[in-house]
Amino acid sequence: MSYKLRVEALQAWYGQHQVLKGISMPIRANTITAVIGPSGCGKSTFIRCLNRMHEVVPGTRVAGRVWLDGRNIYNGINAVEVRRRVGMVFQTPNIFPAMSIFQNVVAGLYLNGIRGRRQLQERAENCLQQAGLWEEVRDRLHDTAAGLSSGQLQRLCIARALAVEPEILLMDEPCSALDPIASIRIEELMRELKASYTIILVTHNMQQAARVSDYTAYLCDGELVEYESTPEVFIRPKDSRTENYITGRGADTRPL
Ligand SMILES: Nc1ncnc2c1ncn2[C@@H]1O[C@H](COP(=O)(O)OP(=O)(O)OP(=O)(O)O)[C@@H](O)[C@H]1O
Repeated sequence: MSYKLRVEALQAWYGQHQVLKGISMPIRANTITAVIGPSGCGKSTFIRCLNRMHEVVPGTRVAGRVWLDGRNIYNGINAVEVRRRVGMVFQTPNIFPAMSIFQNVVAGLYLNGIRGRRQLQERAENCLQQAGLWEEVRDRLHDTAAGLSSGQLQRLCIARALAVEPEILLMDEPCSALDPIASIRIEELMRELKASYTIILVTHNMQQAARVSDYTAYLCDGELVEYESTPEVFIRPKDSRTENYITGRGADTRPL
């Protein structure tokens, strides 16, 4: 199995505050990697460094290398290309409420200059199908997205992320605003999507990490403590800090 991303000695700062302290991890193509760890340990910062979103915050700095298919995203690829290839889905569905469902899905394509009605329609249908939302919205594509449930909105955000044809999807606690049924639907979707995409999932939900991911990385205070296949991490953690965290003896294991 090939590596899609190789993170090498990654460090990140907000001003003088060093948040990531030298993380190295290779990430295999077509897998789901869960990133877990106590609140504030740097999970979101870590994934934001994988598509150069960290640098949009003023005063931040990154050092190290992130190889995407063998090219360092911090040297020689422009940030716009990186963000197209490495898409992101956030904790709270960030739709454009005044725009229609269709317009939300194709917003990124439109910004990239794609205007052909037929092409946009085909891409919207395809992405809504991949995101498991097509059947629920096909008759109201031109209604505003504001009428959708929170689970549907999150699937709409996934459809929008897929529309620009990324290779990697970064998902930052995508289910934390959803009820259990909507969360399970997103987990099923992740399993389907990994056939075509490489997924990196930040989650506080240990059961979710155990259910859905192939590999789990445990971060603590900006360091990578453990990174193994998910069954290894959950059944035989090597480091006592990992064990304490996943068994709930850590300082911050949030309930389901
Ligand atoms: N925009 C910012 N400016 C300054 N410091 C920040 C900023 N965003 C995050 N930090 C700090 O960086 C550290 C890591 O934050 P980050 O959000 O990456 O952690 P996290 O593990 O994702 O946390 P959580 O689980 O609570 O979402 C924290 O100390 C946080 O306060």
